[in-house]
Amino acid sequence: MPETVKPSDRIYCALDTVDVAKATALAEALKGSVGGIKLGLEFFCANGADGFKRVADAGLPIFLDLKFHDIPNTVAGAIRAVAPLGPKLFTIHTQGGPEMMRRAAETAAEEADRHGLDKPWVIGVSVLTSLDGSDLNAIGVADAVEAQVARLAGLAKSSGIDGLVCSPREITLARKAGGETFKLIVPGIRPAGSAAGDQKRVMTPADAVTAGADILVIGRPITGADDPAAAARAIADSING
Ligand SMILES: O=C(O)c1cc(=O)[nH]c(=O)n1[C@@H]1O[C@H](COP(=O)(O)O)[C@@H](O)[C@H]1O
Repeated sequence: MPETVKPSDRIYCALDTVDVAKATALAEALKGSVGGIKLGLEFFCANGADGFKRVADAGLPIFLDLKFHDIPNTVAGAIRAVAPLGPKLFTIHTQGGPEMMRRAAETAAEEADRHGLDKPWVIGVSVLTSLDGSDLNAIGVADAVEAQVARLAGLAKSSGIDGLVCSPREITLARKAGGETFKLIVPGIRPAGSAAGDQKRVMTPADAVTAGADILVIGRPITGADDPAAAARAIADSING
């Protein structure tokens, strides 16, 4: 992403709700104050493609975050199912392995072509921002978070996908593993003074952009504010400053 990107364009607001009317109203209210909207498992399990279309009608790019994690054939099928919706980017889990990531990249390109749409960015989730080193140890990963993210970033790049979801703390090493054009999508963002909640590896918006984040995924600090659009603008201003 070029350096001239407007700070607000880097902000994708996560609408983690089952309520279509609320999500649609937020998407309308946030137009001009954010670069896009993220719809995830909570929203999509409740509302499916119809809900996606209603939010997309607001006109903002959509990040469809369903974190596909299955065998290559099943992930390819899921991508064929969501491709006609035209998300700007969507997620798979890098832990699905290299063959699954290669199939995901190929399928996304083929389907975009077939539907006459721009090819979506296929983004691999690395180590969730709610996990720390002891959580990794509990699931049998002896390496530190940083080493595991670096390994998964390298694997994502060599498997031909477009970028990675990582915590702000791993931006520098993911950039090194993936290179300049690799998209870094970064949740775990907390403006100074906001509650971390369940996020364990967090950073401020300005520090994350300085470190090299392409897109900041921000949910509760915007959606929980009395005036979400004003909260988003304050975050964009803090990046500018
Ligand atoms: O893929 C994601 O977007 C994601 C990956 C990750 O490691 N951590 C993470 O928090 N997310 C998402 O980022 C959003 C963060 O929301 P807040 O914690 O409310 O800002 C949620 O929608 C999460 O699903």
